Amino acid sequence: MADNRKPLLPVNEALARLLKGASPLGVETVSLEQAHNRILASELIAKRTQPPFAASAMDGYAVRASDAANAGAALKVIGEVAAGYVFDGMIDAGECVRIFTGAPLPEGADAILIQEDAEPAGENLIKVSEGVAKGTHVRPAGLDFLEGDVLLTEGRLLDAGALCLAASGNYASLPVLKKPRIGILATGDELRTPGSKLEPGQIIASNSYGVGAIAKEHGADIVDFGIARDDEQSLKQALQAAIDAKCDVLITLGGASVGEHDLVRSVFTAAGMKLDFWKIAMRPGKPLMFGTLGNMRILGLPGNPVSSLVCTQLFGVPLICALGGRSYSQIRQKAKLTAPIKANGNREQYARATISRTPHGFEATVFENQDSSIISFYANANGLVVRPIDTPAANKDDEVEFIALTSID
Ligand SMILES: Nc1nc2c(c(=O)[nH]1)N[C@H]1C(S)=C(S)[C@@H](COP(=O)(O)OP(=O)(O)OC[C@H]3O[C@@H](n4cnc5c(N)ncnc54)[C@H](O)[C@@H]3O)O[C@H]1N2
Ligand code: MOO
Repeated sequence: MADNRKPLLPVNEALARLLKGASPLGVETVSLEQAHNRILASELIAKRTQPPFAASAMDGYAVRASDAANAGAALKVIGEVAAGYVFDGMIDAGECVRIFTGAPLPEGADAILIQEDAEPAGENLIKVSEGVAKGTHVRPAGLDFLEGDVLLTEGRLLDAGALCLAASGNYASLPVLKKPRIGILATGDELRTPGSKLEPGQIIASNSYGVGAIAKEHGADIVDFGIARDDEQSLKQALQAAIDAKCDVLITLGGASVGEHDLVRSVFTAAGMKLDFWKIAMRPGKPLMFGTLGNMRILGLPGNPVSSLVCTQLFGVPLICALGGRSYSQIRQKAKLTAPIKANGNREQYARATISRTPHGFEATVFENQDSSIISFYANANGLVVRPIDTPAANKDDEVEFIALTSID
């Protein structure tokens, strides 16, 4: 029998051991389209100036401000210029050029008279109805950025604004950090894939979908190794498949506890895994296991669905972020309890709760039943109330800390 009475590893120590040596996995170059939501691997320097020329910000007339300062002035229209073209000539005193948004300012012009402020005054003639000052509606060259400027810094998440800026800086492809490749392996003779007709004793394997979704949300690529049976051969085969697929991390689901059918740790250790830790002072998530096999990290999550999901949030996410070069910080906020809760014993507790925003701050309603098999409570929770080891019972209106799982209305 395994020894269940050994002191359990505190959550923060387990996390520190898991993250030791976890750093970005390397760089690859991808097209702008593929770069969305990736992490920029190096500083991006503008290859051009934007706008590259002084340009009109409006549709109207390019004028010399000294000619068009006052209403009533008449100007001769000597030509036209649209975006994509250059006016081949020079504006002299008393002249103007019909111009459209984005077109380069003709030589001699120093302001734009918008067409709403000009009236026709005969053939090729306009009259100023509202005077303009020098520089009006002119975008100077380099208003946005100059060639050689730092457009984006290393480590930047390539979101919509960053991609648009990189494109404008004349980059068709970008150096990005490699995505961590996360293998997911469900284990258990009782498990069948969603959509299956179940025989007595069988259940649906659900955890891979939740764990995979969280991992993907944090920039991982997922390789699903399906379901291994609770036997040595099946587990060894799956482990080899994860090694062959060059997974950076293999996440196993289930088979982590102390029963005779919980074989993940023993089979993987026999196959060469170096066990770092097993069993932590956390509820849910006690049988969490971590080890390494060559370059591959192995995170063994407990099979209870909520344990799998909470452990992925608490351990999987920081690991994936460290390997993918993404910033990660666990934000804890305070809320008042809407009802009393029990003492939580010798494990740090991550209790599923609904958090709501009130004019006086956040309120937390902790689900009364914290059984780690209840997926529906996790799915309907938007926060985890964190309770340190041996926290006594708490009353309504007592303050607790929580981690948000989704945005809170
Ligand atoms: N004598 C003891 N028994 C247990 C202990 C203990 O300390 N002493 N720890 C309990 C705790 S805490 C947890 S958590 C569970 C975790 O056990 P395992 O990781 O070995 O998980 P399994 O036994 O394989 O599965 C538990 C439960 O979850 C279901 N399951 C498993 N995988 C999936 C999946 N992919 N999708 C959906 N559901 C899954 C499985 O059928 C079981 O019902 O151990 C306690 N026992
Ligand atoms: O610690 Mo287990 O993960 O509660 O159910």
